[in-house]
Amino acid sequence: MGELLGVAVLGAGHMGADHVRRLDRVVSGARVAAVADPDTARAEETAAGIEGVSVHADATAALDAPGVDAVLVASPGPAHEEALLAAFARGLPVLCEKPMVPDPAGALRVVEAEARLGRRLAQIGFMRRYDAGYLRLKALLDGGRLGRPLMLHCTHRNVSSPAHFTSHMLVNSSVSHEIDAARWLLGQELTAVTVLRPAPSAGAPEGLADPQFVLLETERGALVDVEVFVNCGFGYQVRCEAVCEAGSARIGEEEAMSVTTRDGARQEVPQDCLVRFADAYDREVQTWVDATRGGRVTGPSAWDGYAASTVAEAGVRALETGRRTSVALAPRPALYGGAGR
Ligand SMILES: NC(=O)c1ccc[n+]([C@@H]2O[C@H](COP(=O)([O-])OP(=O)(O)OC[C@H]3O[C@@H](n4cnc5c(N)ncnc54)[C@H](O)[C@@H]3O)[C@@H](O)[C@H]2O)c1
Ligand SMILES: O[C@H]1[C@H](O)[C@@H](O)[C@H](O)[C@@H](O)[C@H]1O
Repeated sequence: MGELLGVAVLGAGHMGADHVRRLDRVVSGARVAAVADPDTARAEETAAGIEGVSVHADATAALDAPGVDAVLVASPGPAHEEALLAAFARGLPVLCEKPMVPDPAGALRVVEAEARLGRRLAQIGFMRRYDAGYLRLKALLDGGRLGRPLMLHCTHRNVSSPAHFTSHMLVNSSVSHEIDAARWLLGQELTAVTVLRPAPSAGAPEGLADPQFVLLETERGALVDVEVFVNCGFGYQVRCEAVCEAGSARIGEEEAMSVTTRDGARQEVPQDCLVRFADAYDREVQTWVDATRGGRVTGPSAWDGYAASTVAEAGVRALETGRRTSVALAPRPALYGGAGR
C-alpha cells in the first residue's frame, strides 16, 4: 500500500459516482485508483479530473490495475457475488453496497468463501449503522434505560423508484436496510416475515405493489413493522421508533432544516438518500478506510449480508403468497460473532 489506500470503485452509477466523489474529496487516507463500469462513458465522466486513476469496462480488470489495495462495490446487486469472490481471490478488502447478494444461495457462497479464507475481508454497506440518529438509538437501547424493546415502528419512503424497480425490490433492496437495522438494534435474528399490500398508490408505476407493509418477527418475540413506499412523491423519509417496557425513542424527524420567513415557517424535506444519509455514508467510508489501512475489518459482515438476503427472500415469498413465512438461516460459521454484531 502507498501512503494512501488505493481504491477500485466498481459501478459508476448513482451510488458509485457519489462514493468516488467521497473518496476523492471527503474522506482522508484514500485515493481512487480505478473506476469500472461497462458503461465506459459513465466511468470516464466519474473519473474525470482524478489524478492517476485508470478506467475499465471490466470490473475484474480494475481489481488488477496498478495501485489497487481495496475495492468498493457499487454495481447492481446481481453483480456483487462475482466482484466479492474476485476480491477475495486477490486478498483485497471490500466495502460492498447492499444488498450484499440478493439471492441467499449466492450470499451463502460469499460467506463460505470468506470463512474458508479464515479472516474477514468484506464490510457490507448498511450505512444506517453509521447514521448519528441510529447510533444514538443503538446506544440508548444497549444502555438498558428504556428496558426491553417490544416493537420497532419503521417508515421508509422514497420520492420515486428507478425504472427497473420491481415489487420484489421493495423488500429485497429497500427493506433490506430495516432488516439489517432491526437485527443490529435488537441484537436478535429475525425468524418470520409477513407482507401486506394495500391498494397501490396512483403515483406508483403500473403493476408495482407500492406501498407495502412488512412485519418482521424476532427470535425473542419483538415485532418490527415497516411501511415501505417508494413512489410517495414528496420526500425521502426514514424513521424509526423503538417502543420498550420503560419508554420509547424516535429518530429520523430532525434531519432537515426548518426555514422561517415572514410568510411563515417551512420544514425542508430531503428528496434523496444521498442527502438524508450524507453524513452516514461519509462516516461509513471513513471508518472503512481507517480500519483497512490499519489491517482490520469492522462493520456489517458478510454474515449480516447473508442474513438480510435470507430474511428478504422469505419476505418476497410472503409478498407472493400473502402468508406468514419463516426464515431458515444456515449455521453461522465461527468467523462471525452474534446476531447483528
Ligand atoms: N446504501 C444505500 O443507501 C444505497 C443507495 C443507492 C444504491 N445502493 C446500492 O448501490 C448499488 C448500485 O445502485 P445505484 O443506485 O448506483 O445503481 P445505478 O443503476 O445508478 O448504477 C449502477 C452502475 O453499475 C454499472 N454496472 C452494471 N454491471 C456492472 C458490473 N458487473 N461491474 C461494474 N459496474 C456495473 C451500471 O452500468 C451502472 O452505471 C446497488 O447495490 C444498490 O442497492 C445503496
Ligand atoms: O437502493 C436504494 C437505497 O438502498 C436507498 O437507501 C433506499 O432508500 C432505496 O429504497 C433503495 O432502492
